[in-house]
Amino acid sequence: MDMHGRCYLGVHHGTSGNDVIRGFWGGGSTAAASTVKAIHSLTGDSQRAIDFADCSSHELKEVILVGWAYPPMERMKLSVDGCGKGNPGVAGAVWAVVTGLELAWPVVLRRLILEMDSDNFFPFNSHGFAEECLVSIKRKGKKNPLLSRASVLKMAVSTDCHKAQQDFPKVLILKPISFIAHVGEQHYASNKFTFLKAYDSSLPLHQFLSTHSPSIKAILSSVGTPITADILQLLPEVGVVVTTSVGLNQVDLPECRRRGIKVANAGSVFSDDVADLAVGLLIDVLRKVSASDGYVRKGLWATKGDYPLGSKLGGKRIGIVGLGNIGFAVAKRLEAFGCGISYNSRKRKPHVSYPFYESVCELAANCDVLVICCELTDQTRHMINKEVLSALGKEGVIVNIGRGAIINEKEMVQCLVQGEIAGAGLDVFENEPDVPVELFAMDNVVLSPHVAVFTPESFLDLRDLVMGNLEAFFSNKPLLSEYGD
Ligand SMILES: O=CC(=O)O
Repeated sequence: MDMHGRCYLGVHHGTSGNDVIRGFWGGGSTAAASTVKAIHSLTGDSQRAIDFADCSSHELKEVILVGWAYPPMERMKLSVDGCGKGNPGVAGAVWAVVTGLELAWPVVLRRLILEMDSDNFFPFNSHGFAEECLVSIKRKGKKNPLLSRASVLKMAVSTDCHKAQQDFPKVLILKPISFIAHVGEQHYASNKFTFLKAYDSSLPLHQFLSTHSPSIKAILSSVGTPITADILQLLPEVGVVVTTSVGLNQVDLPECRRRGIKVANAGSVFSDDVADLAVGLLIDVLRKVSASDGYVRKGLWATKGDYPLGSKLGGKRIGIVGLGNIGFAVAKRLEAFGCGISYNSRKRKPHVSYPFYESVCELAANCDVLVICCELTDQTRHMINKEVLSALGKEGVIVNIGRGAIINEKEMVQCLVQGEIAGAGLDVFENEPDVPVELFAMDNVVLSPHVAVFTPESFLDLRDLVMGNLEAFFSNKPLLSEYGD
């Protein structure tokens, strides 16, 4: 394997048994064995079949076959995506696909891209692929009608593989998870479990869960999908809830604890993105970015003259409510802008030098800006109320990238309407996607649709974390981001 994770397999042209000269293969011993088996089946010569170097599968990115004779092509490049660590058989699967052999063990291929330089017919057939595997054949060179019809194939796995996949323990998904759609479902595959989508079934949820409960060992959930005691009660085999969110207010944590169910969240995957947006919202409110943008676009600059000036960020006293990963990331950024930081948290952080306030009201009274970064719990629900906002004062600004219900929204709207605080930057709301209409007309309020965590980059990290957590659970290893750690 070379430094780019490319793996080369060289074979002579010809279909007889003596032509395979040497191979390097990645994918662990199962894959290597499968490769040998595949070549043996083709060539009938196990002695001379292959001399392989076994590489660690997680580094394998590409397999390049040169000079393979059947199908007759000069050069074919296979890009293998999703050979996660401990995903044996992937390379073997690729091989088996190429040779048209069936596999007798469970294989999960996430994506296989075949790029062919040859004009020759590629006798693709429908066995040898994992069910979820998307295959795209990109052909370089001249057009070949026999290839074009197979540009994207969804293929069925060999009977044995399919059966083995059906026997995998299941990870339940109750509602579609938007970030999976963003990253692409083909990136979510494992040889340790399969996903079971309740929303694809026509059965009523209760019936669906009862039917599948013996095989459901894990739940994957997102922000808008409550994992309640009622649901958990129907699923006695569940040992883990993995969420794609940082916040866990949608999960009945006490019930999970009672049942010994582990919970993993999105850890710190999103911290930087959320912190960036918090700062963005604050700058927007203070400097009136969105408001003055609207002013310019409406042509009012020319007709009405200059827009009222905004206020300086540097020197502002920032109160962080909840100094976890996200709170820290916000504090670090705002320190760099020359702001003073103080905070409120469940407990004083022993190694933190920022001033600590035991009550949010006290914090608000000593700040120009409150940034809400804490979790939504029974204790924090409506913690930011009229009293806190009045303490923040007429020049005060509030930014919320935590959860809408941490603020008493009605009281906040009232304070904004009556000019009791100066402005707000809000990414989250109490009843999403409903937003109080009064806010729409306010130039001193900046709104975003609960997107602080979402960037394509953080989705990829999240994919790795989610799959890592599930793989860890099914391998009896510690979770990567267990809540409460
Ligand atoms: O709001 C999003 C999250 O908690 O991840």
